[in-house]
Amino acid sequence: MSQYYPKLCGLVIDHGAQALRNYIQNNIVDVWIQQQQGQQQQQQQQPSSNQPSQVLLQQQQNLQQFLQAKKYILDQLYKNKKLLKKHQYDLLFPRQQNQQQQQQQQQKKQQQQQSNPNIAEFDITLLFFLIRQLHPNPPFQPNSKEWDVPAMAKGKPGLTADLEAAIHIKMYRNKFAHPKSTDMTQKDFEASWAEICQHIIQLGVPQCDLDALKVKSLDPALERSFVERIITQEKEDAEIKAILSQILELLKPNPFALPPPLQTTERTINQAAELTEAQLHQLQLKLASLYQKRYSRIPVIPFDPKETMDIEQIYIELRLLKDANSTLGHFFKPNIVPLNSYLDLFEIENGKSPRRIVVRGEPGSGKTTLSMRIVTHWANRILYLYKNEQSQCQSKENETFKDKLLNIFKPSKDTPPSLQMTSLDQFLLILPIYLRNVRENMTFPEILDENIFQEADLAPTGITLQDIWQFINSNPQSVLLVLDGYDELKSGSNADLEGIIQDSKMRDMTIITTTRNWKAEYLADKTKTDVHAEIAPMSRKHVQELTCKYFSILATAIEFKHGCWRKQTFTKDINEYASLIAACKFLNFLEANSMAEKITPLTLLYTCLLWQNGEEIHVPTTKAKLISAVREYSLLRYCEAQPDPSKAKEEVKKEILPKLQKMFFDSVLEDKFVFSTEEIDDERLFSAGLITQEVRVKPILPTLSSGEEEGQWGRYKCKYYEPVYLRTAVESHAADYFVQRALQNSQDPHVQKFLRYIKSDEGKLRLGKVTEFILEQAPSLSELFE
Ligand SMILES: Nc1ncnc2c1ncn2[C@@H]1O[C@H](COP(=O)(O)OP(=O)(O)OP(=O)(O)O)[C@@H](O)[C@H]1O
Repeated sequence: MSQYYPKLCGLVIDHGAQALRNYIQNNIVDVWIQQQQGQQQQQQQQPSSNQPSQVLLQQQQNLQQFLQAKKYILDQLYKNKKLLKKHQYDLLFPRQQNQQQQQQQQQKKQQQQQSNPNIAEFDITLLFFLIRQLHPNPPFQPNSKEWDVPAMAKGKPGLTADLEAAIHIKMYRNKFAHPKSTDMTQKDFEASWAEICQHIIQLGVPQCDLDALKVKSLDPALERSFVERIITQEKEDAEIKAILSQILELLKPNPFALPPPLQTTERTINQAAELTEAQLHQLQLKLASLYQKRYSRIPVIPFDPKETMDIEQIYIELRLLKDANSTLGHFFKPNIVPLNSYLDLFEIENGKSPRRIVVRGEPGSGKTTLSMRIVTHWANRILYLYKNEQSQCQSKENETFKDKLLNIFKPSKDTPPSLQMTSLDQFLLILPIYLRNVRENMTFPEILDENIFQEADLAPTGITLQDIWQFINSNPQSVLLVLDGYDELKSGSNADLEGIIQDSKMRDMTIITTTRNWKAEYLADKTKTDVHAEIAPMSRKHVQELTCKYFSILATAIEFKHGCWRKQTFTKDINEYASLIAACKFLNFLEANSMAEKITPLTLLYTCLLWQNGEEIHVPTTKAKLISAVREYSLLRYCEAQPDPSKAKEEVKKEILPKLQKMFFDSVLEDKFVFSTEEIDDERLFSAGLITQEVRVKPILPTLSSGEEEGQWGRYKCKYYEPVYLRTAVESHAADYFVQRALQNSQDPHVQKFLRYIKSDEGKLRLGKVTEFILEQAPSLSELFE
């Protein structure tokens, strides 16, 4: 074999690699550094020096800074998608390896130098991977064929001569890994040599370096090493490509354009900085703390925000049934697959992560609770990892706060199972939105700001909405949007959000949307969903499990045998014994009234509540009556806690309740929770614990409500409240209001308005629950609905 083939391999593998290093340094790293400096308004000028060693050091530091800023992407590519191998990742972030050694040496300056990644050690595979994944203005998507085939890339808009040269170099590396023959004539060698050199020189490698190799006589070991390196590197690339092809979807750029900057924020979108990893972690922590505060407790009694239960303790895993065929038109096919857990909703199937997930369910079946669980699961894990890492970090000296933050995501051996890695870990951010709270005609960033970020205390971090928005747009595949209550989003009120839900915008972001059944079919018709699942009715085992939680006993302590619930264990503890007996009696009551199989988590909670606080004989067995009874019970509790309970009862009956019911009636009709502060003394409702935290006040122009009937809130200044109420209870109040008025006068304008609303298809469905409650309470009113 002549030396021609190994020499060409050497030319590509050594000098070609150097050319790619130059490309990265000049076109990716330096461009990013300049952008950063621009954003900081030149506050931190780079020290300029012409000394080669200084320039080299500066380049190394820039590279390290750049890689640190992109670490969250590289971490994803390494940990979740396995596109980077460990030895490659270690080359990018070598600090961990050297840490012990560094601490021993305790020479800070030296430590920093050692911690810089050394680009000279990056081979063509790694270099080209970085170009492909981290290019600031890529002319093609990371998975496009153009990166591999120069002929396809040629002439594409945005392709520069330098990038074209880089693509050629990589192509030669692949070509020489599979040579048709290693023998070549001098003429062929010269032609290939000249062509390759042209691309390498284009990227700034001096001609003299190439000439030196050309005239050099290679010893056999070097020849072998050139050939071996080229083959190994190409093989590694081929493996990556195989994985890459499985996750094409994940890497598509996001077509959703940046919105115009919001007036409330100081910086414009153009000035939005990319989040550094430390900032990303700060953001995650802020959000995780907010979510824990907001969503880790679920209400026990409606209208009493103080009565809550810890979701971790009370949550039971309900059965989710996934439609095996989720395409349009097959929605109700009884082709279903039970899932083991909600985490399975996010599992990759056929090499694709689901991007649009819909969970449907009956009222009170646990949709909101499921979305709270997903959000708190993520938040708990972030907080746990952070706390864990922080305590580990405390022992390390010489480490900055930033360094500590950078290490958060190393799960340790002691991580409890509930906090171990799950399919949720693919999401760097989770953004929950309760659709009932979304006001009309807002852009998506405004919705995020109003519903999440305003309360997340981001000011001390310096992170702006624009920064987050930029992050979401650059990493849509790492963001999970949790949208609860699609049936509560008024149709046509929010084009931006509907566009996202219906998959025409932000296609690469994962969205899980929950909805009552009646709106699920509509959603299935409108959207290209990947997963449709339904919360199945509770099984006898679920009823047992949840009941045992309410009675504070172990589920294994009782059993269903010969058609009857009995205690299974013996205890000497008198209280425990009493609870065992009570739980069995309660479950037998459900069985006797045929409730056990049609009960929802909500009605089970209510039944249990009334059972534990009163005479079992009085526990109603129909849904409407049950809910009314709980409402009465909760008001009674409020009155009894007042200094003069009988006066309070009088006040509730005469003043508060009528207003409250009118407010809820309007809320269900208008599909939003708004009321006029001129109609209702909200201070009193607050002090009665009947409404919770005020979120905003909005004046509504009289023109907006022209044509509306007397008493419409649209004429006044309106207040929006955080509706923590359980919707079914609100619907039950609304039904009471209707029944009272309709029994007095069927021509009452409010009654007529309700009847008009339910003539439309949507009204019929949306107000279906209220209608059901009305007819259950007053069957004589059924003729009004005919
Ligand atoms: N998985 C669960 N584990 C324990 N309790 C649950 C669970 N799901 C629901 N519950 C109980 O049932 C109540 C009602 O559930 P939730 O509000 O989630 O229902 P929903 O389906 O969202 O109802 P709606 O359609 O009326 O909004 C919760 O407040 C909680 O007490």
